[in-house]
Amino acid sequence: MIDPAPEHPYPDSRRPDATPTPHALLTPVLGLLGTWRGRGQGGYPTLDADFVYGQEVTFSHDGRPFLRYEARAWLVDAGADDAPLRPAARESGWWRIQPDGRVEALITQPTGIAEIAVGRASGDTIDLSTHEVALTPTAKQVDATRRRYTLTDDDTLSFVFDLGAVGQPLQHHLSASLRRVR
Ligand code: HEM
Repeated sequence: MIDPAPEHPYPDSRRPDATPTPHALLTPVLGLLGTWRGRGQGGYPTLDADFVYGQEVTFSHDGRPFLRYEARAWLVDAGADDAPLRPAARESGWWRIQPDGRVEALITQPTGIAEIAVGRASGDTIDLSTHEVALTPTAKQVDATRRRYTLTDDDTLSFVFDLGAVGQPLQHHLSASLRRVR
């Protein structure tokens, strides 16, 4: 008799030194594996005011040559010890790692935006720019993005995000500093 609810035999891993062994193509991005949490600030010319936010990002793998990516943000009140104000952007996707550190990322958001971003992992930095954006009928207009993730040390990840949207040219929307969560 087959157990109707067996455990998944191939769980995701967030650690480079655990099973499953990471695929060799993941070598340039192994430092990202894990969960990261921190604080950032953002703004955009169309917004009344800049904002401060918290963010949690997780990269995991199942032994194949792609990362599972998930990021969740929440706005905080910088004047009140970063008390949470409300949930903000979230997104998830898949980063397909190619030979020579090339990265093809598929990222979707609940705001109706689906992005394909391409770029590369080289040294301590992953730099991804829009290849294509698809929008649901009611999504805001997004034309271009650029994401830069830099491991400034083993436990610190800096994130900078540029946005070209709602008639504005590509420019800064977010930057954050994240620490590895043990
Ligand atoms: C940490 C992640 C992010 C945070 C904290 C954040 C925060 C914000 C905030 C606070 C606003 C103002 C509207 C509101 O209050 O909801 C906003 C607007 C917007 N964001 Fe973000 N955002 C994030 C990521 C993104 C990403 C990844 C994209 C696109 C790929 C994006 C595209 C936009 C657009 C198009 C607007 C609307 C601008 C306008 O209509 O004037 N954001 N964001």
